[in-house]
This record gives sequence, C-alpha cells and structure tokens, in this order.
Amino acid sequence: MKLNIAVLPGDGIGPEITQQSVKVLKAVADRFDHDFYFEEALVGAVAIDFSGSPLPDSTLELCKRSDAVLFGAIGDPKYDNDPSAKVRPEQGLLKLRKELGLFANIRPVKAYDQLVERSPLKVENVIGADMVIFRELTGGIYFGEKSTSEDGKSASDLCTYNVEEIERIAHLAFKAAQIRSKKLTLVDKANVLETSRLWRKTVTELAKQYPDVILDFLFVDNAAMQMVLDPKQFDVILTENMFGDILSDEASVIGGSIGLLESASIGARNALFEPIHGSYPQATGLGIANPIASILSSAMLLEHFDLKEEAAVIRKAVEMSINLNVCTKDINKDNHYSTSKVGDFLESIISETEHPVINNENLNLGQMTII
Ligand SMILES: NC(=O)c1ccc[n+]([C@@H]2O[C@H](COP(=O)([O-])OP(=O)(O)OC[C@H]3O[C@@H](n4cnc5c(N)ncnc54)[C@H](O)[C@@H]3O)[C@@H](O)[C@H]2O)c1
Ligand SMILES: CC(C)[C@H](C(=O)O)[C@@H](O)C(=O)O
Ligand SMILES: [Mg+2]
Repeated sequence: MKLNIAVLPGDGIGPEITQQSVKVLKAVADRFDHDFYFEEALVGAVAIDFSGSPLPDSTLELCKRSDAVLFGAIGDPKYDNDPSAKVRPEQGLLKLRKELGLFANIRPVKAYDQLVERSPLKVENVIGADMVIFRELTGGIYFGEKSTSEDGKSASDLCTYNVEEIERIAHLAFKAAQIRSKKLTLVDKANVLETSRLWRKTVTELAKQYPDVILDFLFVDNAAMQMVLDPKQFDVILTENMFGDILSDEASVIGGSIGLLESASIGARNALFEPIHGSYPQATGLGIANPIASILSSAMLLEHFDLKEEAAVIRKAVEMSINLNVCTKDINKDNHYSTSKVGDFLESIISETEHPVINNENLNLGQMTII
C-alpha cells in the first residue's frame, strides 16, 4: 500500500518520540513491502518562532493532501507562563483538528498485566481494565465564542453543541461498543448543564438503533471517582471535549504511565494520530520520554487503513519490550532505556534483525520468543 504521511513533530519531546514512530513505520513498510512516504512540517511553538503562526498554511495544506497525519506534541513553558500571549502553540493543534474536521478522538486505555504493579492504584482494581474513551474533539467549550472584557476583569468561554455534532460521534461509540463488551457510558453533567442534557436526550434516542448495547450514564464528577475506584466497570466511554481531555489523563494512571496512551483523531475525510500526552518540556532532549504512546498511535494509523497484521506486529513488539523491561524510566525505574533505544529495539524486532539492546545482562529474557 502507498501512504503519504504528514509528520508534525512539534515541540518539547515531540520530535524525539515521533522519530521513533517513523523508525517503526519504516520497518513495517520494509517488512510488508509497503510504500510509506513521510513529509515533515512545523506546528506549535517552533512554527511560531519560524513563521509567526502555530499552524502555517503550508503545514495545513500538507495535512489536507496527505493520507494521514502523525502528530507529536505542542506546547512550551514560555507560553504556558504567559497568559496574555495572544498567539499560542495549542492554537495550532486546535485549528488543525477543526480544519480537518477531526470530530472523534479515540483513546484506548488498558492495564498491561506486566505493569499493574507499577500503577499507584490497587492491583486487584486495575488488572484487566480495558476501555476506550470517545472524546468529541471539535466542539464544546474549546471552540465556543471567547471574550475578555475591556477592563480585563471578566472573561467568558461559551460551551455549545448541536444534535448533529453529538450524533456523529455517538454512532462511532455505539459501533465500537457492539464489537467490544456492548456497554456504553455517557459521561456528562446533565444535572447542571444544558449542553449535557442535549447529549443525554440525543444519545438516549440514538440508543434505539443499537439495542444490543447497554447504555448508562454517569455525571462527570462521579465518573472521575469511579475511574480510579473501579476502572474495570468501563467499556466504551462517550463524552464531550473537555471532560474527555481530563478523564483520559486521569485514566492513564491505570496503565502506569501517560507515555503509553495512544489516540486517533478521526474525521469524515482526514485522520490524525497523536499520543494523548503533551510536550513534557522538562524532558526535552534528555532521552527519557516514553515513545510508546506515539508508536501505538502509529499502530492505530495502520489499523485505520485496515493494515491489521502490520499493526499487530507493532503491538506485539511493544508487549515484548514491556515484558523484557526495555522501557523508559516512567515504567522502568531501575534500569531504564533511552527513548531512541526503545525505538531501536522495536525497529529491530519488527525487521527481524539483531537486537541492539537485547544482550544487556540485566535483561530477563525469560520465555520470550522473537516474532
Ligand atoms: N496534544 C498535545 O500536544 C498536548 C497535550 C497535553 C499538553 N500539551 C502541552 O504540553 C505542555 C506541557 O503540559 P503538561 O505538563 O501539562 O502535560 P504533559 O503531558 O506534557 O506532561 C505531564 C506529565 O506527564 C508525564 N509524561 C508526559 N509525556 C510523557 C512521556 N512520553 N513519557 C513519560 N512521561 C510522560 C510526565 O511526568 C509529565 O510531567 C503544555 O504546553 C501543554 O499545553 C500538549
Ligand atoms: C494541548 C491541548 C489543546 C490538548 C487538548 O486539550 O485537547 C491536549 O491536552 C490533548 O489532550 O490533546
Ligand atoms: Mg489533554
């Protein structure tokens, strides 16, 4: 298969993790005889430095004409610490999502058996947890009208949704539930917010088309608590933009690190694949960032094009690196590997060449077999 992939490394750890994904995708292309073409472009703070815009027109054009976008991360402390900055790196990502119509952000969360001991949550609560969060991505308070009064003493962000915006992502979430454990939980704040009441009404109506799926509801404050008390109760979570942002970072403690959480942002024509984490500026250039979230996002990219076997090879290689403890320090505190060493390891497993790090005497090879 021929795929043109736009690569937007962005800021902070974005370039180092994205580089590992490209390595892995190239190994997949070689192994399965595909033609993957990569073209890089600027986004975020680096794009502001270069052109004054967090999403230059040339970057947007590249994304529009590519088959898929591989996104790293954006964000820089110089903007985080300056609330009055009018041009901000995050605007690049938000504009990209809007312009490409990426309304559904799919964030799978699971507890790897080998890592449950590392989760701050109780092992018995976490083991077997496996859910997917469907986060609405182009509406809600993120995109409503914004204003600040002239005297700077009040500000407003409007939250709006319409039925069509709710229905299109709800269909995807119901379909996902049908091929999973057939349970869909709508997370909202319908006891307070008009928009949430519209979500409840619309989703309840739609549920009639999916009689095999059990629909239930949770208020977001309770959902935040249930997420850590009993994450195994969740199968598919459907929620609006901001609740999904917050709940998915919270859910990452189940897996042991946010550096493991992949995501796909899907629209009618375009698709973008991004880790859920940010630019982790403190780690820039130190080689400690976990590249797995980005690499698994690349697996989602392949699944999007129905390259299931290819994606499975990536997922199996990742399982293997976790089993063998070839991991960065967020999940391997004592004997960690650098970002690029983890990438090299996965690349070598996929391309079935010699493993550059596997001879390390501290590795416990156990019963592992190389695919
Ligand atoms: N999609 C995105 O590009 C995105 C997402 C979230 C935040 N941001 C931006 O990133 C910047 C930093 O934000 P933040 O500190 O709140 O969130 P962050 O996700 O960058 O980092 C939060 C914490 O998560 C951990 N972490 C994140 N990525 C990791 C990785 N790959 N490996 C290991 N540990 C990892 C680290 O402990 C880090 O301190 C801000 O400018 C923010 O706006 C961007
Ligand atoms: C950087 C920010 C705009 C973004 C969001 O809030 O959507 C991030 O937190 C994410 O989860 O992708
Ligand atoms: Mg977020």
